[in-house]
Amino acid sequence: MTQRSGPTTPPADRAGAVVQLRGASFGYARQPVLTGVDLTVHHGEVLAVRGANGTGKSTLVRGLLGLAEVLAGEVLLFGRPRGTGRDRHRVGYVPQRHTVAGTLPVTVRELVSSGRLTRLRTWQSFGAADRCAVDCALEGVGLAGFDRRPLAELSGGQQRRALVARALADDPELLVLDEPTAGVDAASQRVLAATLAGLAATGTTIVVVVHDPGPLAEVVTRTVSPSGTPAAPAAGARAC
Ligand SMILES: Nc1ncnc2c1ncn2[C@@H]1O[C@H](COP(=O)(O)OP(=O)(O)OP(=O)(O)O)[C@@H](O)[C@H]1O
Repeated sequence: MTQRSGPTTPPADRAGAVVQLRGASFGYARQPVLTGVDLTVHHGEVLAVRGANGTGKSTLVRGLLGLAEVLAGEVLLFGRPRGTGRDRHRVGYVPQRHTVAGTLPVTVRELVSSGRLTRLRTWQSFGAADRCAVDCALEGVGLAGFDRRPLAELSGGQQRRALVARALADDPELLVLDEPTAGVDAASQRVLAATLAGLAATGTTIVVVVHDPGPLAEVVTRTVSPSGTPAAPAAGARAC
């Protein structure tokens, strides 16, 4: 994965904060699920969000991506109010539920290639660099060789890995994953952990919702609850 810099993509904000939530409340249909969340995620951090079922882990990450309602407070991505659209290609997202994606009549390569769409004007402009990014992403989740297979013929865990590859293909600066290891076998979890470690080493900021971090614990640098407060670090995690 490449280190990103340059005039069109300033490195986060002046304080190195990629995500800043200040007194943020998130919810659905105007009903708050989380209130008063203060959380800053710095450039290069690998932040785990942990908590019991229904405590709002998915709502937190959906809120910072604009997929849950922001009912109060401030949400900044890369130092700017989220939602301007300019930073779309800088953020990769692997949602928790993948059942709809799994039924799409596409090949694995087509799904993963769609991750490059934020960078393309048209499909016709899909070029060698895009193909290379897709190959890298497939390799990163251990799905090299599966690229021509129909997505619907893959197992649930393999489909989940394909969705992770789709997010990786865009080479995002901020990668948000909602339970990427759920239903994924131990060997594939290790492959994913190694991939995320490689991304973190090149400066990618990662926010990951996990119940059981497993091998991801080695990659996580800080653990918080959905309210943004420190949570017990995962076993094996680096300094909190
Ligand atoms: N689309 C939605 N519309 C309305 N309420 C929702 C929606 N999604 C989640 N909720 C509610 O928000 C609360 C928090 O749900 P959320 O999925 O964020 O929790 P979670 O910690 O990720 O749970 P889990 O560990 O089970 O995945 C729950 O009470 C849930 O019912």
